[in-house]
Amino acid sequence: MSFAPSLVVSPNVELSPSSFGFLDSVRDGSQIPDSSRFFSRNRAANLMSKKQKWGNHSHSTELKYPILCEGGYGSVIAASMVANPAGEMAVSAEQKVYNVVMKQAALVKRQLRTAGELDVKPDIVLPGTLSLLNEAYDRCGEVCAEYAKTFYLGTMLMTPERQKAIWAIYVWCRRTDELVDGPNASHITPTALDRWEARLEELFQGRPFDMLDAALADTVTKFPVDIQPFKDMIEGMRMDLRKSRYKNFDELYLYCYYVAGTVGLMSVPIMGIAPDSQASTESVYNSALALGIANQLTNILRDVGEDARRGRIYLPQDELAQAGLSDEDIFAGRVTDKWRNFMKSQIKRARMFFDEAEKGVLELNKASRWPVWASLLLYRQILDEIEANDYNNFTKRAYVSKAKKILALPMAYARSLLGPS
Ligand SMILES: CC(C)=CCC/C(C)=C/CC/C(C)=C/CC/C(C)=C/[C@@H]1[C@@H](COP(=O)(O)OP(=O)(O)O)[C@]1(C)CC/C=C(\C)CC/C=C(\C)CCC=C(C)C
Ligand SMILES: [Mn+2]
Repeated sequence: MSFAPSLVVSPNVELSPSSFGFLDSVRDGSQIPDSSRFFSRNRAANLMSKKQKWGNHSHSTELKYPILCEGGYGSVIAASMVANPAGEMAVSAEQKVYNVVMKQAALVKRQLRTAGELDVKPDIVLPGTLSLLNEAYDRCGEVCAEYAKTFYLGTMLMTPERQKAIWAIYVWCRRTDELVDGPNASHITPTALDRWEARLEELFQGRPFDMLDAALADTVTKFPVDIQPFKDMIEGMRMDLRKSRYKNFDELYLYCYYVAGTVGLMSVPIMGIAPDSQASTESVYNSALALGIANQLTNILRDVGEDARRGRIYLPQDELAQAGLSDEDIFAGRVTDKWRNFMKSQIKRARMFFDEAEKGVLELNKASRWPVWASLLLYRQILDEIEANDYNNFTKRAYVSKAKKILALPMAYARSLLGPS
């Protein structure tokens, strides 16, 4: 069946569940009157108990991420407990994110202990549902192919089960992002996001609302995927609704985790860790998180002009001020030496996150390494293009040419042959 995927959210202002039915049944007549019949089984037992501990890890109360420091760059210790101006102790963004990473790693480790390895559970076979489920996954594949050709191509080497699962996660992420970034973004309210979250909870309980949700509902029964990163991505969209400035890198880091680091955490349980990997599960999750952060920082640096035209500045305000720059400079879009220097330091930071991510790619299952390398190499090249544009990210969009994209694929493949040492 030919199907041109589109992610246009229904013009319904108040998002009722049915307004998320874009891309679904109604368009081609394949109605699913009661999609909950896909999965009547209650998955609650499979889900992690809220009371579960983070796992047996020891870590200091201080955490590190590559951040700017006076006099240059370095891995600077960021105190996990930070006193706010009122003298109360607040948990830093990094500590919050660290807690989620540990929880995900513990979930995968627990599954590995009980199952021996990440076995894929069989499809839930109810009369007539299997073909609908396959159709749902096919749709996810079409959307992924249309919106993210490189990801899609990269999934070709994966096992069919993993491939389908990545497509289902991609589609859910894309739909979530479209809520605040798509054509109806101006109509999206916090209530609409609350409904989207309620719907997410339903699908994790085995009660998907539509066909695309059904694919994800099936995926989460087969792989040890936790709901938290999904919820956190929605939290990122809430943040986008209420905020258009970021005081410092800690705030920006949290935003980047919400909208992109979460993708890394969702993907690792699907992609799997190489059986011969000696790396700790936590370190692999850390790299996955770093790749999400690196991608999002790059996305932000590429889109400074575009975002400014929407009144948004996703750059640390304190670092702008230190560089002698103000919001007005950004709105005016002047490429000055101050701006170039500021950009150099931001690019340097993004590259540090890419370097951190590289360590973990080697530890992934062989078939999963190619798509990850491809996305890493392609996204990192955007930073080179910003430099080639002499840091004019106000009016010139940095993009990687088709020729360079094509070249990146065999390079990624060659790298993917290298596994755990
Ligand atoms: C194989 C592979 C790379 C799998 C990931 C596929 C997947 C599930 C992608 C979802 C991406 C998505 C739609 C996220 C929603 C929020 C969003 C749009 C974030 C931005 C992506 C870039 O999209 P785009 O350029 O289209 O942005 P615009 O909307 O046009 O502005 C992001 C910049 C974030 C993307 C983040 C990732 C792909 C994370 C990748 C990390 C991993 C796959 C973990 C790898 C594991 C290790 C150990 C390194
Ligand atoms: Mn976006």
